[in-house]
Amino acid sequence: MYKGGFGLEECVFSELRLRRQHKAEEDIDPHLEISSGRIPSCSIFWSFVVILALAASVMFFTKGKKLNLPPVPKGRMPIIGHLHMMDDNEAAHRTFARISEKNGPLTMIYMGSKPTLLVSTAAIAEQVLKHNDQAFASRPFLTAGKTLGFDFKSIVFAPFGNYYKRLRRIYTVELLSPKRVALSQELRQIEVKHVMSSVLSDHLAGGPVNMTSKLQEMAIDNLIRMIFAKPNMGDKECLTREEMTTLKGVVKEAVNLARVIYVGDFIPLLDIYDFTGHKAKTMKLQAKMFASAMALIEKNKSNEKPVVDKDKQNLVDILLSQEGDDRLPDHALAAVLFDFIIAGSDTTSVSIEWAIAELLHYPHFMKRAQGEIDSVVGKDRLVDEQDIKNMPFLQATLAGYDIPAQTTVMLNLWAIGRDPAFWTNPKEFNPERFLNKDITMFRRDFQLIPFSVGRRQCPGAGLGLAVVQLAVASLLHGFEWSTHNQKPEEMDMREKPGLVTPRMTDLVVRVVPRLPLHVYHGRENGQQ
Ligand code: HEM
Repeated sequence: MYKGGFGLEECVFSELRLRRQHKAEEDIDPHLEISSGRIPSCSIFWSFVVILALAASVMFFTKGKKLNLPPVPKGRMPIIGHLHMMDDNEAAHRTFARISEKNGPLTMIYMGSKPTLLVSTAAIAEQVLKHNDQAFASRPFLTAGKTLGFDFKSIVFAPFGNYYKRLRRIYTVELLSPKRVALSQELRQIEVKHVMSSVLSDHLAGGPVNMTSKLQEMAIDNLIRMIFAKPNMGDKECLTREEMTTLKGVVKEAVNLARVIYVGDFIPLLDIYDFTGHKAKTMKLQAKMFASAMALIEKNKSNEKPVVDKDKQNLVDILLSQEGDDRLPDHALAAVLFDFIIAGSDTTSVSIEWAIAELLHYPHFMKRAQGEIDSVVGKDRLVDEQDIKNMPFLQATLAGYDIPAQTTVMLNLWAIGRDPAFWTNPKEFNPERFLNKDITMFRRDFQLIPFSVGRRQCPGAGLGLAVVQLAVASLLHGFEWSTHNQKPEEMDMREKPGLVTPRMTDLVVRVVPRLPLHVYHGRENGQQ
């Protein structure tokens, strides 16, 4: 329980109750939310904002003053609130952690005029999520939700209510259930094998290996395979080269646009003019996303006979076989398709990348993990998913890597996972801290919540973890790793601002194969 000068109920939730009088769709409060931490980055824009801020300062009044609010950091400005404290060159979770260190574990900042809670310790996260999850289960009504989120049909942007609950059920029961994750094991193994062959080729060609781009490709290809692959396709491509290029191009554009904060969301006056053209761009892209999703869904429908064996259905088959209220309209189908790829790809690849980078940075942990993998797998075959349960150190390593704090939430998962109340030397990479500890990432252990907790927690956690574990174990098993043109201790371990806290610089490495060469080519279609 937070022991500040105010009770949590009396402060945050009195604000919440007050604002909930303005009922929005399905009882959602669009004003007070766990909201985006992305930062605008346009100096012309900023000049404009500052002028506006000065001009409007006369009209400025602090609504919150009468309320018993959590600490509000000094420096709140008219119109822009605390937005000026954000730094384009610093990952948002670091800025928020600094603000919280100064002002307390529960701090209220203003993103423009919008009050936003910064939560930075496990105890407060527990308070907020365990007892008030429903109140906080909605998302901000951002322009991105209207455009890139197909008018809030996307699960990521959908307000909490009946539609959201239906969609969430489809995700957890059909698309990402433990059974579906197990059924897709063969597809993951195909993609992991592809990435290993590609790493090997770069090594044989004498060059360093850019792991950042290879892992991005692997993560996205795995999801595309889950969505579109037909039974008995083996490791053949499930889309033509042209379809693949169009789809990946649209995904890339969507991720780039989603990364930009649209200031009109925080300063309504600016929404009218859209002078950066951002809103128009996202609307145009939505049309492209829809057309590309519909073309692929139509092709899936027209392919051969419908797949009736549920265990062999791809995700499009599953979506199209839903009946009654669960049969989603076209825009919702397109939204699911893009959500799946966008929410599931960079989160996964960045996690793998950080894990490998941390192990390169701390070579003794790399040796220990490789020793464990060798003792379970030997050197005559590749890692299999079933092996992972026998690798406690590897699992501890993946609990301890620099978890990508989803910077779109103000629940600062990065800071919570480093709460000094729970962890000794919390900022140090040390997998040993997780060994023999009864802490999981899936129960409500608030000390470690990389997938968040509560109603909006990640529905893809099982799949994400399966891909991360298989890929990291396979890559560590398959290669000796070394840094390229620098010592391990000189590696750039900075994060860059972004949706999933990517590394500041690409992970470029040198590798040497550790297994006989025939082993790398020995598995076809996921079989030994
Ligand atoms: C290691 C990989 C991953 C990490 C660290 C991760 C983390 C997260 C986090 C922190 C959230 C936000 C929860 C919140 O707002 O409270 C989230 C949401 C989400 N994730 Fe993941 N995720 C990963 C992989 C995946 C995968 C593979 C998929 C699906 C293919 C996926 C689909 C989603 C979706 C759809 C949401 C939005 C849920 C909602 O709003 O109800 N994620 N993820």
